[in-house]
Amino acid sequence: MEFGFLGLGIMGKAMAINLLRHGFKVTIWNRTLSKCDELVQHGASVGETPATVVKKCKYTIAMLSDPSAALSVVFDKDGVLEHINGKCYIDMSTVDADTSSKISETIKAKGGYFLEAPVSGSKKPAEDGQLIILAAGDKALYDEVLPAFDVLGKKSFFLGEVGNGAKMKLVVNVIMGSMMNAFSEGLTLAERSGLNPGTLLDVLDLGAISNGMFKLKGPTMLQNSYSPAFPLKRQQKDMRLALALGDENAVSMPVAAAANEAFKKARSMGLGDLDFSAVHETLKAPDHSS
Ligand SMILES: NC(=O)C1=CN([C@@H]2O[C@H](COP(=O)(O)OP(=O)(O)OC[C@H]3O[C@@H](n4cnc5c(N)ncnc54)[C@H](OP(=O)(O)O)[C@@H]3O)[C@@H](O)[C@H]2O)C=CC1
Ligand SMILES: O=CC(=O)O
Repeated sequence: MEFGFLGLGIMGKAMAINLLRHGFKVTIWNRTLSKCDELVQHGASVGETPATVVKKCKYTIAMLSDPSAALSVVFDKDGVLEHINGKCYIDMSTVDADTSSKISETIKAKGGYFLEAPVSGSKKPAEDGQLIILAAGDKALYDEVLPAFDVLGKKSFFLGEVGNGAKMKLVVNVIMGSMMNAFSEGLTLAERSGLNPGTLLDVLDLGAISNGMFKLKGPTMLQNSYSPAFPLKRQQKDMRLALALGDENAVSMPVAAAANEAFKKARSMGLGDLDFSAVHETLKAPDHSS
């Protein structure tokens, strides 16, 4: 099977390499062309534009930063739409349901096929083929691309109509962003009140609120080390989109709103390109208490 792949950031690069390792032919495109070089060494071909990739491949996957990037790659000059007639497009970026629906409707109107398939799981699960895939849209297309999803992920869900994948992903990430802030406050409180925060990690890990994120991020947060797996600016984008979903559905989300403010503060401190766990740094502002 041959796939096009648009977007070689942290996630896209790992996912495209996985496809190549498992024998898929992959034709890549990235806005910053130099990021294609490493994948060429793994056997990828390079397309000059999104349009040329779609023209060449029956199936094209996109893994792009945000709604504006997802729309630009489809609708702009030399974009996906130019050769979409009879072709299949799978957008795995995290976007809102409106963005995904707009892309879906336009692609279908031009004779193409569309599946949204955002993923849960970060850089390491992407490298290890252990993502959780949240697909929705064209069920026949979903069934056709399952061999690729089986390489990229440990489990795929088909969630029905376009928009449901985007919504599920945002719900998961708004919980994750809120949890990260609660965790960060707890680590800081432990430290400032004279406890060993490393011991707190051990205590948490043995109890009912033990989870993979605390386990993975706790030790690096205690070392003030925030090498980006999931960039903070992307987590804040997901909080923003999830809060908008809350607005639409009249769901009061005070915890998520407060967490979003903390991520915004972190961005204003210049931490947007670091891992989302760098929100921890917002609690380290000078202490003026007496
Ligand atoms: N990192 C993670 O842990 C996870 C991320 N996600 C989601 O996956 C998506 C990708 O995330 P990630 O790989 O971390 O992000 P990165 O910032 O590493 O990569 C973003 C990609 O989008 C491209 N891009 C940005 N703007 C445009 C544009 N206007 N036109 C064309 N291409 C553009 C970038 O190109 P260029 O190289 O030129 O900048 C790059 O290829 C996001 O939606 C994110 O929320 C989902 C699960 C986990
Ligand atoms: O979107 C991020 C993730 O870890 O999932």
